[in-house]
Amino acid sequence: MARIGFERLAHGYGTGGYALKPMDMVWEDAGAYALLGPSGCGKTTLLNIVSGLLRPSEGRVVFDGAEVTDLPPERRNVAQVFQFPVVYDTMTVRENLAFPLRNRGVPAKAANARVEHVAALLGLTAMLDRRARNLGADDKQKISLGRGLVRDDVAVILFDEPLTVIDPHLKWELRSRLKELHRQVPVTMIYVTHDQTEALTFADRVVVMSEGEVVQVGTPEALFDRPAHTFVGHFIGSPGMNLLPCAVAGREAVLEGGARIALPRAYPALAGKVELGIRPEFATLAREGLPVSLRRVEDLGRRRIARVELAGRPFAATLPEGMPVPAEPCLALDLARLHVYADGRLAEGEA
Ligand SMILES: Nc1ncnc2c1ncn2[C@@H]1O[C@H](COP(=O)(O)OP(=O)(O)OP(=O)(O)O)[C@@H](O)[C@H]1O
Repeated sequence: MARIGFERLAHGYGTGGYALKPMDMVWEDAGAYALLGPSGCGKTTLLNIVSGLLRPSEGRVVFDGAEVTDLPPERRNVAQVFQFPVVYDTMTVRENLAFPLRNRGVPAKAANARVEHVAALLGLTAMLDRRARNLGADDKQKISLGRGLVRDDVAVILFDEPLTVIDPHLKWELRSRLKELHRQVPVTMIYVTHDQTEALTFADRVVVMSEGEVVQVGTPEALFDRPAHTFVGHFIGSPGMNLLPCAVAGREAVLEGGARIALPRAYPALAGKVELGIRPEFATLAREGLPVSLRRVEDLGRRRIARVELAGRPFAATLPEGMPVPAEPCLALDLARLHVYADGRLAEGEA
C-alpha cells in the first residue's frame, strides 16, 4: 500500500510543449482514484509515470516518502491491468490467478485461499479448473482483473480502461464488483477511463484532466456541485452544465441581451471571459421567471430535458414530471446553485 506524491511533476515527449503540465498532487494510501478525461488529455502518460514505464521529464514521484522517479516498474511493486486480457491460455483459471503469488513464493495454501476469494468476488468460481483457452473475452478480462487484484502486498494497482472489451451489460456488474473489492482489499487503486459513469462509480476521488492539466480532484459530489473549471462542469453530467457568457457586477449577472440574474454571492471585478454556470438539474421550466424559447423536449426515461434558447444561446433545463410544456415557457433557476467562472476557472464570491 502506498501514498503516492507528485512533486513539480511534468512531462514532455520532446515534440514541443507539455503532454502533462507541471503539477503537485498527493494520492492517499488505500484510496480509490479515477483518472478521467477525453482522449489525449494525458491519462496514460501519468499512469505510465506511476508504473515506471515512463520517466517524467521534470519533477519527482514519491511512494510513501521515498523517491521512485528512477526505479523501473519491477522495483515499484505495482500491479497493472490493461485494456486487453493478459492470460496464459494453456493454464487453468486457478493457475492464472495464482501465478503472481507463486512467482513471489507465497505458500500454496495461502495462495489458494486468496485465489478462491478473488475468484468469488469476480464471479469466476465455477470455472476455476477450466483452461483459459476456451473462455470468452469477458471471462479472460475477469482473469486479468483477478491477477491484478490477487496480491495484497502491492503498493498500487493500476487499471487502464479495464472494461473496454467487456460486454456492455456486464460492465455495470464488474464496476460494482471492483468497488466491492476495493472495500475488501484496501490497496491504493488508480482507474483510468474516459467514461464518467465508470469513474464516478468506482472512485472516491476523481482526477479530471484536460489538455495535459489536472483541472480538479474531487469526490463525485464535489465535481457535480462545485465544478472548479468549466471543463468539469461540461464533461461531468448528462447533459453537462449550462454556461452563459455574461458580465458580473457585485451580486448581479447581466446576460447577453440584457437579462439580469441575482447571484448568491458578491464578486469582485473579474478579468477575462466571464460565464455563468448552472446545471440542468437546477434550472426548471416554469410558467414564471426568465422567458425562453423552447426548441424541443428530450425524454431520457427517468427525466425530461427541455432544450431551450436563453439570451440567444442553447440551454438545457428540467421539465418536471407530469408538467405540460407551458404556453409561454420561462426558466426558474435555483439561485444557490449558480456559479461564476472567469477564463474557465471558478470565481470565489463572498457570501
Ligand atoms: N510516445 C509519444 N510521443 C509523442 N507524443 C506522445 C506520445 N505518447 C503520447 N503522446 C501525446 O501526449 C498527449 C497525451 O497522451 P496520452 O496517451 O497520455 O493521453 P490519454 O488521455 O491517455 O489518451 P487516450 O485515452 O487516447 O490514451 C497526446 O497529445 C499524445 O499525442
